[in-house]
Parts: sequence; C-alpha cells; structure tokens
Amino acid sequence: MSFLDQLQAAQRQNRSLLCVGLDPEPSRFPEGMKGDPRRIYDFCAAIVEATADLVIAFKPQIAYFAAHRAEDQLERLMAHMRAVAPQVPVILDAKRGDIGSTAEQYAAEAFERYGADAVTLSPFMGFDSVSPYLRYPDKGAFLLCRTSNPGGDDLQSQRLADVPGQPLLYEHVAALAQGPWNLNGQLGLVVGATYPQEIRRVRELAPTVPLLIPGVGAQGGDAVATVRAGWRADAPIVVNSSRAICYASSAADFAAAARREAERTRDVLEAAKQG
Ligand SMILES: O=c1ccn([C@@H]2O[C@H](COP(=O)(O)O)[C@@H](O)[C@H]2O)c(=O)[nH]1
Repeated sequence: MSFLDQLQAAQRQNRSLLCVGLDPEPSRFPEGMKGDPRRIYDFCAAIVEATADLVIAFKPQIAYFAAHRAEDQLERLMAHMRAVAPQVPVILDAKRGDIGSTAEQYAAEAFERYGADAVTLSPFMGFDSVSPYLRYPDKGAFLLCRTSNPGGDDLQSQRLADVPGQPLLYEHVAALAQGPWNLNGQLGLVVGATYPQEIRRVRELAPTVPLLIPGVGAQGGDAVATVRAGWRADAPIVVNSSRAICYASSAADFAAAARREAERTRDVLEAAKQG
C-alpha cells in the first residue's frame, strides 16, 4: 500500500487528522521514571497504547532518542507501534538532507533499520539529496517547506529572482513537490500551523500532496484555521501535537491525560472540517 493510501486509511478508520508526536524528554517524565533515559521506551509505548485509536499518524522525533543514546529504544518502539497499531503510519522526524551517497544511508536507516513509513527531509541540497528516499516505493517523504518557527522566514520567505514568477522559496518548494520532484506521488510538505496563510498558499500550489502540520498545542498554532486552510477531502493533512499531549500530566496518570488531550484535539480538528 502506498504511504498516501496508508494515511487515507488511517484517517478514515480513526476519523482523525491528529498526529501524536513522540518527543520523550526524561526530565519531564512522571515520578518513578523522571530523569531516567532507560524509561524512554516505556513512556512512549504508554502514550502510543493510549492514543492509537485517535490518530492518523505517530511522529517520533529522532533527536529525542539519539540525545539519550536511546536508538535501541526507538527501534523497539517502532516495532511496538507496528504491533499495537498496524493501521497507523509512522513518520520519522529526522529532517535529513545530504549528498546522494549519504542520503542512501539515511534512507536505509529510516526505512530499513527503523521501519518508518515516511521521513522528514530538508530540500535545501536539491533533488539528488531527496531521490534516494523515493527508491522505496511504498514510503513517503515530507519536505520542509514553511516551518513552524519564526526563523523560518529568514530563508523560506526570500524571493527567488531567477525563477519564473519570482516565487518565495517556500512557494518554489511547494511547486517542486507537487510537480517535477514528485515522481511517484511519494512527497508531502511540512508547513507550520503557526502560519495558516502560508498553509493556504501552499495548498494553492500543491493541492494534492499530504501536508504535515506541526505547531498546534505547545507552539500555539490555531487548529481551526489550520484545517480551514489546508484540509481537502482528497489530500490528507497530518496535524502534529507533541508536548501538549505527551506532557498533559506530569503525574502517574500521564497516559490517560495524553488520551484526553489527544481526543480533545482530534475533535477540534474534526469539527473544523465541517466549518
Ligand atoms: O516546522 C516544524 C517542523 C517540525 N517540527 C517538529 O514537530 C514537533 C512539534 O512539537 P510540539 O511540542 O507540538 O511543539 C517537534 O518534534 C518539532 O521538532 C516543528 O515543530 N516545526
């Protein structure tokens, strides 16, 4: 099944546009786990089990594992997600970008070592840095386009004088992902929920690619404006919230609290589709 089909199936089955982000930070774990990087798997597995029927995707951010030498726990977690939530695609947030030969290794890491269904990539080094990922026909790749952070403007909103129509850089990335770079329909785009106008513009330029939209929850992005700007019945949006869900409670009930916050966010996103 293609990555796009997987997303659409999960969206239908769980009636959800919500992606739960897994950003495990041991200093924020509840008592009994707090400060212990060996409990990263346990913490994330509990969140996954509590939310698996509420999400369109999960998104582990690799830095939160690597920083604690917890790549082995990420491998176990990926296998666990596959076992308990086989219907939910997993997007490995790695933001890789390198020359082709190195990109081949990063692609093998994401898709063969970790078994991810999709990965996030920086498009900055050009198509030959993206194409190794496209050799895995059932996998997806989300290109950073208009990121959720204020500094995204520093480069992404610069005008490209030498490109016909003089688009902004993020507009050019959107057009490439919709058109010439999207050889087999595997590409998606990352656009921040903190910039709904830019989501709308990306949707004009890239009407059929899936959008990964981080920035609701801890970053304060507007969930309703996000859905209104980006959602289309035939092109999934994947709206990520990490800290607001993972750390909804710092007590022993953290997984139940994560479920409540995930359900609340899922319902807000679903209601916005009708508005
Ligand atoms: O533009 C981007 C791209 C990626 N991210 C990642 O998403 C989550 C957001 O976490 P929250 O706790 O919901 O703020 C995190 O893993 C980022 O690395 C992003 O925020 N913006």
